[in-house]
Amino acid sequence: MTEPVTEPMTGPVSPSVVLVGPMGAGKTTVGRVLARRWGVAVRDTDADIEADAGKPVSEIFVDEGEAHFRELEKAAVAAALASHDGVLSLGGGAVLDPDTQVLLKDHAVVFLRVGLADAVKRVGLGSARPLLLGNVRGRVKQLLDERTPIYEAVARFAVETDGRTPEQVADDIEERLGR
Ligand SMILES: Nc1ncnc2c1ncn2[C@@H]1O[C@H](COP(=O)(O)OP(=O)(O)OP(=O)(O)O)[C@@H](O)[C@H]1O
Ligand SMILES: O=C(O)C1=C[C@@H](O)[C@@H](O)[C@H](O)C1
Ligand SMILES: [Mg+2]
Repeated sequence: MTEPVTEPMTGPVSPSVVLVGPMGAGKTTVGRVLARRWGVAVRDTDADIEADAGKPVSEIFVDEGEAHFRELEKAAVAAALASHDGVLSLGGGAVLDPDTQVLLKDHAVVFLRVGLADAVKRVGLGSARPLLLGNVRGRVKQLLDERTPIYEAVARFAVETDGRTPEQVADDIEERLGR
């Protein structure tokens, strides 16, 4: 007699939370705090792209250009949404892609809000963020103005980060998620 074959029960995999927001909002930092608290893995699409390409985002912008980076980003976000079940932080511009916007509708997306002054303080003057080169304050303002409506549209809710520590931001997210 042959034993019946039983398949393991596997449900669809989905991140517990997806963090979006501008550069300096704290997506990477707050993502790490939440993942540590919940005992889950954290994933960051900028880091995934850098690992695959074998170089920093800033070098991809210089060598291949922003349009190529956005293609890599779109694929990295789709892969992470489909396969990661911990905390997921997206690059600041990932929400610009219309297909990504559609995918995000099925996820617990949280917008980390940051104002101009705190964003500028946090990103500093380093060269790791290629879109800010030249005029950090002016570029941050432009990106905040252009993208805030998109972050608001894709997110289930927003949390304020100005003047608050990453731990306080994480507290707010837990409260809003009921965790
Ligand atoms: N709530 C906060 N208060 C003060 N500093 C913060 C806060 N959140 C993050 N930071 C600091 O700001 C800097 C940027 O944070 P982080 O890299 O997490 O931002 P990000 O949203 O992931 O940016 P990017 O889109 O460029 O990846 C880091 O030095 C971090 O330590
Ligand atoms: O806001 C953006 O467009 C970016 C944010 C970073 O996370 C990186 O993905 C890259 O520097 C571009
Ligand atoms: Mg980040």
